[in-house]
Amino acid sequence: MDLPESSEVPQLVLVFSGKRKSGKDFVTDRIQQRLGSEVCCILRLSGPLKQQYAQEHGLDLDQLLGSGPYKERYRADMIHWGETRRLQDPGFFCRLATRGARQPVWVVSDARRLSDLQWFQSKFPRQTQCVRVQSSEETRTQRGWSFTAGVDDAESECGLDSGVQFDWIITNDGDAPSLDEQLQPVLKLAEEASSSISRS
Ligand SMILES: Nc1ncnc2c1ncn2[C@@H]1O[C@H](COP(=O)(O)OP(=O)(O)O)[C@@H](O)[C@H]1O
Ligand SMILES: C[C@@](O)(CCOP(=O)(O)OP(=O)(O)O)CC(=O)O
Repeated sequence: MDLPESSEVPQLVLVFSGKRKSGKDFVTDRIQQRLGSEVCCILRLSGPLKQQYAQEHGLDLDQLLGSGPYKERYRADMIHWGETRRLQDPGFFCRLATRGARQPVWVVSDARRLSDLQWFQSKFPRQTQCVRVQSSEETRTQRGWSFTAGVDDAESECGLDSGVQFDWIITNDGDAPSLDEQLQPVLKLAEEASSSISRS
């Protein structure tokens, strides 16, 4: 049975995707700072993935969760391992990542595949909104990105490049209109969603 318990039903689910170093963590952290952690939780699908992968392979979870070279060393194999798991059960990591989330606003920071989006859309059709974070290759390079074959051309990075109607697109380049300005309508939606439960 994979339906969440009633206390786990969110008012708004913002599902973020974007390329490596587009700024998904930066933007989703900013949203949480604005809304507060009582109202908004950040859920990472890669969290339970890394946990299980580390356990099965005897690896250092903290380093896999960090942003250093250790994670990059294992990335291609983790992608492959995660894909095998998702093929058996497409909602596997989504269910684990959302387990126990109690806040009214869920921010999922790292959707990568259509199956990730479809899981949220089917469980929470009214609440789910898809958000894309985009940055130019130049900006991503300044942030430390460089093209890696087997990673940047794989489904993990390209699975949501087409076929998705995004509700919001946030441009996170140095010369983009300020992030706060772009996030304004999303934050408003989140504030309305969370105030609707404090009124009920
Ligand atoms: N708007 C921004 N202003 C300043 N630094 C940023 C901005 N967006 C992202 N960064 C920085 O760029 C790096 C990559 O961002 P991150 O959020 O980790 O990307 P992703 O999660 O998409 O891989 C981080 O060091 C982050 O702090
Ligand atoms: C195996 C992964 O889950 C690794 C993801 O790790 P992070 O979410 O830390 O990645 P970036 O923010 O892109 O650096 C990718 C996947 O295909 O599931």
